[in-house]
Amino acid sequence: MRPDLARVPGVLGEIARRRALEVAPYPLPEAQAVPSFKEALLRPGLSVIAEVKKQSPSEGRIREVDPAEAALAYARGGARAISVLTEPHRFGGSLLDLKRVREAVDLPLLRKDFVVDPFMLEEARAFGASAVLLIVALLGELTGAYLERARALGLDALVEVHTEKELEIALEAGAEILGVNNRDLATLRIDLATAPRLGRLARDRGFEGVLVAESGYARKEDLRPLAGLFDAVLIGTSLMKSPDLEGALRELVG
Ligand SMILES: O=C(O)c1ccccc1NCC(=O)[C@H](O)[C@H](O)COP(=O)(O)O
Repeated sequence: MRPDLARVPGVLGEIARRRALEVAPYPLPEAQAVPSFKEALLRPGLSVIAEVKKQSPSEGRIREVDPAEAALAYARGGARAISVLTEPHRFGGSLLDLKRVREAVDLPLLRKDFVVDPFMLEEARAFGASAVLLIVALLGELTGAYLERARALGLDALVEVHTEKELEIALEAGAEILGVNNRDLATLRIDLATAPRLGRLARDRGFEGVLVAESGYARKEDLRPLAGLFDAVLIGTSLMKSPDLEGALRELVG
């Protein structure tokens, strides 16, 4: 059950094809109980998923950081969940980062990676994630099958879309947590109008689940168009660039 990655353009396709070559199942540690990602995002107000992100294709090196210390600062700053990038080549992440963050904080964790094989879901659960990212641009019509597999493992899934067509696939697949990414993952361009536009469309189509806006948020005023429409926002780069992670998070959402 692997997606056809030859059809995926740009940086996203490059990263995903490399990831697919690296998957080689091995015995995993037993999964422990984890807090609910979905419930954390449904608490009143706009929930923040704060991301541990050391580097990225769009920014290059962002910050040399101890993932556990960053997560503790985010927890003190009011994050409701933490996203940990585990892709090693372009984001400098690892499963060890996920494990260290799991040991440091009680918050639900999102494994942020380019899931292209079901074994990556099992890994996520074994290393302490409460949720995984499923990117519709990668998984296409297999999104529903990955969603089902994730649920069977006790994982929530953040199903990520960037276009109307991807939104249709996500809704059809039965997504309960829908992420709208302002970053076009093929060109890396950010357009903050994408999340409100597709978020509204999702609600118009009857989506009653959790809505998450993703990418490009740096200032308090950027969050205003999300009020009353989105349940949560995922923020990485702008927080990571601040010398004071806790203060930056408080200032953004306080
Ligand atoms: O961040 C990138 O450059 C990137 C490039 C290619 C694929 C994915 C990429 N980012 C993943 C994300 O969606 C973000 O890490 C996340 O939404 C946080 O965004 P930001 O606050 O802009 O760091």
